[in-house]
Amino acid sequence: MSMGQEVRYRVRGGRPLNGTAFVQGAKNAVLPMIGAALLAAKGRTVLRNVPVIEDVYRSLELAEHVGAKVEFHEAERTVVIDASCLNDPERAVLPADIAARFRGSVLFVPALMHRTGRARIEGVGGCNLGSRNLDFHYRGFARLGAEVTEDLELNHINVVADNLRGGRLYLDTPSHTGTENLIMAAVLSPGTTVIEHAALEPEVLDVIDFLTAMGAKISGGGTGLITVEGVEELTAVEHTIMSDRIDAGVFAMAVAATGGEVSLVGAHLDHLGVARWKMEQMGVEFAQQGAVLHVRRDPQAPLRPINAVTSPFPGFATDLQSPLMALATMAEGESYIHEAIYDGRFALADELNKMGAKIEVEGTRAIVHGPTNLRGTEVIAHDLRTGAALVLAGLVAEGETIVAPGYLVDRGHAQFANRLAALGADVERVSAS
Ligand SMILES: CC(=O)N[C@H]1[C@@H](OP(=O)(O)OP(=O)(O)OC[C@H]2O[C@@H](n3ccc(=O)[nH]c3=O)[C@H](O)[C@@H]2O)O[C@H](CO)[C@@H](O)[C@@H]1O
Ligand SMILES: C=C(OP(=O)(O)O)C(=O)O
Repeated sequence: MSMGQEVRYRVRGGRPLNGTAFVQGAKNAVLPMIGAALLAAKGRTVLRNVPVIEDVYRSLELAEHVGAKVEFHEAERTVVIDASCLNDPERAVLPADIAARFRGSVLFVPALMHRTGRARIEGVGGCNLGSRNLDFHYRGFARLGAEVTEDLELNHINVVADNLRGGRLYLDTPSHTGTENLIMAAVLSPGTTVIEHAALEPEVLDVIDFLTAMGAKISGGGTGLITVEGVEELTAVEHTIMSDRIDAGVFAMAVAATGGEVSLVGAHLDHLGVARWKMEQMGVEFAQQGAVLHVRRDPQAPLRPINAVTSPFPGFATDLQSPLMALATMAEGESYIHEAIYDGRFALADELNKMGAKIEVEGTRAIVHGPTNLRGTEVIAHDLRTGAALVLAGLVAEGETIVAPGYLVDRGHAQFANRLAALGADVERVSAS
């Protein structure tokens, strides 16, 4: 897979979507699980249903960098990790050239603390969505006995963890990776850890299931109050990653945009939370049959406008806010979107406006005046979901839409163009030389 900025998505609008699409394994579950696999001192971890996305490549590069042996059997969507050699503090470094390319790099810190007593982070990346602190993580590690210092000159974080033990922790807001990271820091720390105001996202529960299979003692997942009893060791196990609810939501919104009827294999309505109700209010019909979610939108019926406020699960997922904004440009009337998680997640508005949308942004609130007839042009993917949303906009726009850099879409959606094309869309992922 190509890594540079030269990858672009080319979309020609006007085709309905029909058929069957497979939902990938969840990016936001596999990344913490790769970090968690490094907690096992013996044996080989086998992760199944791993999405073939750039963030997984980056995560596996980091795992190798710190001393694990890694195999990615892409055709089988299976990763095998042997972390038995991970015991060299000299290698407990997350270098900027890999770590700064994705957010999930911070999820390596607990394993490095437990296995080597050290961790140095030379930069943590992720989508550029405004301020994204990691203070809940570092404060939590410190409360468990780690020494966390910041080298302001080099912009490095150094963690020394010779004597971790259970403690009473809290999160100011129910941070998704914050919860996973504090659980992972606690599982091998002697004594009891209590985490208040923990996240409820389905991926957090999948990570808890994985750690529990490894031998961890965790209770209260999904209640907001998590208790961890430290154990002495964890064993390597096999685990199948849950399906990606954001990928499912993006495909459902693609159907909402173009009209048509699509079966999403692996999608679960329960995992969509409030996004399900918002799409229904806009005119999407859902029917769950076992592990298949049928999504239908009558191309003749107008899309209705929507009000949405992003919030932690089961609220409207912030990662679906961008595709929702693209959809709102097509709705008959005024939509209102309040981004309550991030203070800089509206870069999409200007790009959609370049395509003919009428979106006004004031701080973290946006008003989308629909309906507008979008026109294809060259637009910028400022982050992963902006990229996906612009591809969706391109599916209904007149003429050709070019979305770049494609790398950002490839960070989180596997075979995005091919899966849309299989439903009838005119989308290509092209590598310019
Ligand atoms: C790899 C991964 O799982 N990414 C997801 C995860 O990101 P991530 O786990 O980074 O998101 P958080 O839930 O931690 O962040 C939510 C908010 O809390 C703030 N905050 C967070 C931690 C901290 O120590 N201090 C702090 O102030 C952030 O700046 C942000 O404004 O959840 C987000 C919210 O559902 C999703 O958009 C991301 O796709
Ligand atoms: C914000 C996202 O990811 P990350 O936290 O990895 O930047 C996302 O998945 O939309």
